[in-house]
Amino acid sequence: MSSPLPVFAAVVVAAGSGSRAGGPKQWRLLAGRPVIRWSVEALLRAGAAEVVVVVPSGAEPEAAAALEGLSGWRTVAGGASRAASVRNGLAVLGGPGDRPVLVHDAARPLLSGAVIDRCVRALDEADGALPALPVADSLRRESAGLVAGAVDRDGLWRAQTPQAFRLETLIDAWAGWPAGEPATDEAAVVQRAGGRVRIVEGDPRLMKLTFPEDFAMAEALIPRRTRTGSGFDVHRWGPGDAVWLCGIEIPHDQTLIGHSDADAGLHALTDAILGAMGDGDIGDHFPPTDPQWKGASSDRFLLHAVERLHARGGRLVNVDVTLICERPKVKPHRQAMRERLAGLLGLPPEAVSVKATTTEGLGFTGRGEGLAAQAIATVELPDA
Ligand SMILES: Nc1ccn([C@@H]2O[C@H](COP(=O)(O)OP(=O)(O)OP(=O)(O)O)[C@@H](O)[C@H]2O)c(=O)n1
Ligand SMILES: C[C@](O)(CO)[C@H](O)COP(=O)(O)O
Repeated sequence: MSSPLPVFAAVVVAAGSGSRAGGPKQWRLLAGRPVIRWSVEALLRAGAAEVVVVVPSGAEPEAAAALEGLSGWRTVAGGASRAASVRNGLAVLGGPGDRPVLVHDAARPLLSGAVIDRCVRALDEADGALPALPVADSLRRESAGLVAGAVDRDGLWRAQTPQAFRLETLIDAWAGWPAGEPATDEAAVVQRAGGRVRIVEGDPRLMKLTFPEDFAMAEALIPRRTRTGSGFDVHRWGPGDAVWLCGIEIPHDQTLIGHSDADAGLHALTDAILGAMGDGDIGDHFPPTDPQWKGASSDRFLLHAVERLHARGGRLVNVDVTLICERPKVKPHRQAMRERLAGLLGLPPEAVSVKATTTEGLGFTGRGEGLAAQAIATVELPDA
């Protein structure tokens, strides 16, 4: 087992305007969580004693909303460039001069504890640490749209963050940096000041969100676990001339009795989705004693469960509903039910199954006293 990490602090720069991404990206949701929250959580989880989050001037309320519920962080206003923002962050960091400090881009949300560990430990034998990945593609120089030559990729690395240094090393290196000269990152500044910056193994998931399409790529890189939930519901038959099943109104010589529209298919499905998330059941979210749900269309129960799933960064994979009744005949309505459910759930129809069975005249469904529905939902939830 490795020794505990020394006490370290972090500066997370999030004061950019995201011009290449089409707008500020630090507050955008990635798998249900604001981009900035991913890194701050990862740093706090790894044991950071203090995290200074550098945000655009006046954006403190956005930061407070994005980081709600976390403690151990504070904000400072950023500057006109990334370098200026880093320096503003360092200026408010406390602690002894030899304290390890990680400087990290909020735009690299998928930060693992393993990378943090490697960066901090590298300071045992270097003045700085830079996580990086070797360049895998061959490189070309271009001129006027034509290949002008090949560039030897040997010894070339793709630099990432967090970059680690001791506080005084970083402050001294910045102090010696020529005023007005643009700085790529802290590794460049410390190296120019004569420091030895160790390359440590980076992580492909630490990609920087730079362009709009990067968000979909980052979503795809998030590890997810698959969960399954089941739901079951029964409603009693009573006088009426139509019945709601799986979001479709079917003319019938009876109706299902319930506090809401009594759509047992949607109720079972709502419970299956809540069950897959471990998020209680439909009665917890919509108590039958609450008059506001009297006669309610059950679409909203289902949509509520789906919204809760999305808020956790989860996504539906497929659903399967079985209706158990002697009448009405479900088969003529199955395709319409699948399409309706697919529309409500945002799934392709092939990921939605609706089935029906009788109980051969047996039991309460067989005697025509009530209709039962059962459902299964499979979801994927972010691992971290
Ligand atoms: N004045 C700035 C500029 C950038 N950053 C931060 O530096 C990181 C890397 O910068 P980049 O990806 O270039 O972000 P933006 O500056 O927001 O994007 P763009 O260059 O497309 O405008 C981001 O976390 C960004 O918020 C910062 O804190 N202050
Ligand atoms: C610091 C950095 O993330 C290292 O790769 C990068 O240089 C910052 O982003 P930019 O796109 O170069 O502004």
